[in-house]
Amino acid sequence: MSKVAVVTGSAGGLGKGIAQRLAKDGFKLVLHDINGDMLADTLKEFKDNGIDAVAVTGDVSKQADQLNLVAEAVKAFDHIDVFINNAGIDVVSPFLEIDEAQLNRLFSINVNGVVFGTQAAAKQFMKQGTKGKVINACSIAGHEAYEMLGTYSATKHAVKAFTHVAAKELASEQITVNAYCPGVAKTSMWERIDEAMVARDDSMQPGDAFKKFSGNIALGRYQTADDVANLVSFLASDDADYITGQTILTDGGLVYN
Ligand SMILES: NC(=O)c1ccc[n+]([C@@H]2O[C@H](COP(=O)([O-])OP(=O)(O)OC[C@H]3O[C@@H](n4cnc5c(N)ncnc54)[C@H](O)[C@@H]3O)[C@@H](O)[C@H]2O)c1
Ligand SMILES: CC(=O)[C@H](C)O
Repeated sequence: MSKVAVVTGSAGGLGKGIAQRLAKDGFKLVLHDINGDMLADTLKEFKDNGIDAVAVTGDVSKQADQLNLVAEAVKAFDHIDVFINNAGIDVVSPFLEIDEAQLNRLFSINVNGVVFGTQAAAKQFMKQGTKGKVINACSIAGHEAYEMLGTYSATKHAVKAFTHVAAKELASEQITVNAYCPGVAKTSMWERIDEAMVARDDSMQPGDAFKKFSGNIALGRYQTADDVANLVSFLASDDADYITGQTILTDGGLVYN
């Protein structure tokens, strides 16, 4: 029986790359995103490439949407094996300037979204009576803290802590919970971060913030979605059955801890 993976925020960026890799690994895919149009295009692309996939539109910050996502996945494929809490957003701002609405939105997607996704997946794994894997998107910003990304960093530190505790609470059910912590990948998230950082510094040109961050990578190049998917593929595989509660850096040599 084919395994089934759910990937939130998979219409584009790292989530799409992860979904493509898991399809190559033999998984059936449940794609998910808040952006319905982009999601429809991605589903078509997957299907045109012969991948067995369905798409569910939703907002990870809404508990009901996450329950619906799992229900739709089970309706389509009968069960789930892996749930990837990938969706996340950025805010670029000195913390002194961040307002209540921005902060609430950031935490509700990056933190509440991971909690609600893990709840929905764990309840389904327990109902199935099977093992299961939850894999969360953390970041180098969950291990380090970066100016202008301080509140984003706070959400990723929260994801790290939650990954530890969810792993402890779910271990007796044979459900593992781990996280991948990417470095600097060229997705639309980094296009937005670069634009926002450059807009605040007259001495910078478009692309300079991305260059500055990626210029420190020991392996000498920025990250691709495939680099991230390589780690997630392992964490989603049976080879990772004995690994839980880990937040693993994949950053080409940027943060060492
Ligand atoms: N790009 C990087 O360098 C980098 C580095 C470290 C960690 N990350 C993390 O990896 C994850 C993916 O990042 P990315 O670079 O692909 O971002 P991205 O912005 O390129 O893509 C994120 C996707 O999530 C979707 N999304 C946003 N809010 C959503 C919501 N509320 N519900 C459902 N879907 C939603 C977006 O529509 C988009 O398709 C994020 O959690 C991010 O914090 C990215
Ligand atoms: C966006 C992100 O998490 C790092 C800082 O590149």
